Amino acid sequence: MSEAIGVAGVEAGQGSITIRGIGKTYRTGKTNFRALGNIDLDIGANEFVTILGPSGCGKSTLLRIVAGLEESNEGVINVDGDTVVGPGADRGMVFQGYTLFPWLTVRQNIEYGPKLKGVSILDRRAISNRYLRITRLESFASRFPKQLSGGMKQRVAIARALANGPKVLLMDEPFGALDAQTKLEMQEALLEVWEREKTTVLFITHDIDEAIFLSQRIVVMGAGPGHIVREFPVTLPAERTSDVREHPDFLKLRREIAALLKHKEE
Ligand SMILES: Nc1ncnc2c1ncn2[C@@H]1O[C@H](COP(=O)(O)OP(=O)(O)OP(=O)(O)O)[C@@H](O)[C@H]1O
Repeated sequence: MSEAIGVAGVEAGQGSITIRGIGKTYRTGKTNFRALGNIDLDIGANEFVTILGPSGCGKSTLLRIVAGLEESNEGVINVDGDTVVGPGADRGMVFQGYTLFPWLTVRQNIEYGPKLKGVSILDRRAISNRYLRITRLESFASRFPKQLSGGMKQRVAIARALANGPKVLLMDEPFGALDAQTKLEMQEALLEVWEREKTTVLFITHDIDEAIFLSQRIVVMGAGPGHIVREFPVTLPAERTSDVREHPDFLKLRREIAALLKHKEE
């Protein structure tokens, strides 16, 4: 099997997202609340883009609309030219809360999606082996979620999302509940996975350092209604080890983004 093609068939060069004129108004009783207004964003195939912004500016709403879990009132989203009309196997989600099935082992959790799709036992085993290896969970395959640490559970959640062969990984503060050290380890693990799997990643976080360390591009949103304020390309070396956190460009970008967010929250 080619390294560029995953077990589930994701090819490099797939997973571009086009967001055009997206608006979302929530109706609660007799009042309307405009959460998002006229969002335009293009994300290239295999790109890693992070959204930062103050609490309540609509980051999760936008991600859920891309996932097809929520409908927009205006605009359209395409993934590789196909209009998003609901959830689909081309888009995998990883949330902050652990959404594993507690009654299934780690391996069974990873194989769950392929099993639903009717993938044979043999192929399912190949898929789970691959993602257990990539997420370094091989020795935990027979454990149940309650026997795992928070970081391990999130690794399983990532492995489970990847096992469906998504072109796009949508991640909503996936490491938000982890301790500082585990969070750093997970960030490095995610970059390794991203480099191997060639998926497009759209990631949400409140953590500026996490955004800079992971991304090729950072999109800052503001509220009232949710809109894009500014984009920052991250011009750090592609090989990111923890040393990159001391890089002058890293520190400069952190200062710029922090100043912008502070201004937005005032
Ligand atoms: N189902 C809903 N009904 C009504 N209002 C909602 C609903 N979901 C979200 N909102 C509102 O839409 C706005 C955007 O919410 P969203 O969760 O997308 O923000 P966020 O930027 O992800 O916030 P946080 O960083 O705190 O997670 C908020 O004001 C929120 O209260």
